[in-house]
Amino acid sequence: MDEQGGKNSWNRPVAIFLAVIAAVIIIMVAISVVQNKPLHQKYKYGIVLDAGSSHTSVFIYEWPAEKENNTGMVRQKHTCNVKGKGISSYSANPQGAGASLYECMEEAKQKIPAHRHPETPVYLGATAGMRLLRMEDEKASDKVLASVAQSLKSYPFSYRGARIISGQEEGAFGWITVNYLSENLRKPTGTLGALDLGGASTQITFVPQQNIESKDNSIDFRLYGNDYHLYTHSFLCYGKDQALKISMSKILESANEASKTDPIELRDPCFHPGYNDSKTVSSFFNSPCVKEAKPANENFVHVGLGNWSQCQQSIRKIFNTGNCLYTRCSFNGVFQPSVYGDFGAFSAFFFVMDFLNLTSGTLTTTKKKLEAYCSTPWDQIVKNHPQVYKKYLSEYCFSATYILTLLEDGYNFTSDNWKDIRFIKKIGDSDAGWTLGYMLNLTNMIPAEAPDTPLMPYEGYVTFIILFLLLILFLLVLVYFYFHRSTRTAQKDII
Ligand SMILES: Nc1ncnc2c1ncn2[C@@H]1O[C@H](COP(=O)(O)OP(=O)(O)O)[C@@H](O)[C@H]1O
Ligand SMILES: [Ca+2]
Repeated sequence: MDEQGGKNSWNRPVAIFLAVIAAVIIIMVAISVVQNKPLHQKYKYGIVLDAGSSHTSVFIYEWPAEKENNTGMVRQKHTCNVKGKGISSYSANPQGAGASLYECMEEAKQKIPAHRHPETPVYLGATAGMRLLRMEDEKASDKVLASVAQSLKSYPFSYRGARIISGQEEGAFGWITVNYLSENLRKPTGTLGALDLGGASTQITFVPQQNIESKDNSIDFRLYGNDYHLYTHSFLCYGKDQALKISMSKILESANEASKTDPIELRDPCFHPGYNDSKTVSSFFNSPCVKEAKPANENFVHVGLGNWSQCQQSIRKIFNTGNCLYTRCSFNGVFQPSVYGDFGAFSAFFFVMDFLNLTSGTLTTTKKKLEAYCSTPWDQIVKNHPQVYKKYLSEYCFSATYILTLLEDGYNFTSDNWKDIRFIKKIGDSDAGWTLGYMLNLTNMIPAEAPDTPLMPYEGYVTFIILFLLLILFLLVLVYFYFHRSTRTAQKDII
């Protein structure tokens, strides 16, 4: 009896004690696991309106509420294209600019949960179309901006301003967008240059290997603890719509001098053979980018010739490659270091090259294909693409020739580094463009210094806790057997 009693008096309290410790640990761990579980993912939202020269797009971004400062966390939730032309086309009717945003802003109200509306920032940035309007008529551009501002303030979001962004901002924020989305910013690996082609301006931005000789072209950022020294330039009037106007006005001027016919015939190598359309002179001489004297005749006939090499010759005339006061220039006396690294070419660079299936291939094969496309008769082109908007369709030969000339003769890309240009529309779910970078900057979502090591994700945390629990149980079992054995040994010794 004594022996039994001796064994029990050792084992039972130890077992009860260990059981209580195990129970307490399990309860504590269970509470901690439940408490740390993200209840249900909370999102925050931001809205940016890209008021471009040809049209306005509304971008809605979303990101997990607790992870604002991590790279790659913000994604595009929705886009809406505002009906009609860009806001600069409302110069004679400024109220129309604000009213045009109605449908897309109503859509934004539906897409973003109502309880988030008051804290959702909304920004409008206007680009080259408004820069040109401001040059021509500052009062009119102020009225258009006031009209869109008034419209945006009438929505339940947090209005943060409507302004014309500078060419440098447009270039730099495009660069931030593509590098944020490619998750290049927190790694020591290289960055992606950004090439943006709009209707009224075009931007080139990259980290050069050479010194930046003009301070207007240099922008510095400190992002996630890394310093970036960027080269950027925006060419106003070198978007594809303004470039077409300049090119046509030059041909028209010489046609006008030579021709005795009325209306004048504008024989254009950049349009397809068989293309023949009556146009008005005012529709081309209506921009501060066009410097040629306006012909007296109001009407002209636009006749296509479909000759790619002549087209390139006529486009070259709009790039002035003399007069460089630096060690190297792109064109019009603008400093540019040699292009370096990979580039993402987006917006109209993508639309045009994608339409023509020219997004891959060498520079030589690209030129060959384009030559064949430009010489295809217009009726054949229309037959092949019955769905495509005729204005775009008629201009693809010009636009692609312009793109090749800008990249090769303007920016000095060569057949060797042509492959470094990637024509892209999106990275992941989000469009490449300046809007995301603009919002990340204004909401301070890219910190200058790298955030502390991110918290362990919930799944990792649960695994860690389970392993910890197993270890504790294993130790308890060991302790139990240790006492069990020592009690038995003690009993044997007594016997
Ligand atoms: N599907 C398409 N095919 C060809 N061009 C397009 C297409 N969609 C948009 N574009 C062109 O892309 C350009 C966009 O420029 P935009 O952003 O409005 O001007 P900017 O950036 O100069 O202010 C315009 O020239 C427009 O015509
Ligand atoms: Ca644009």
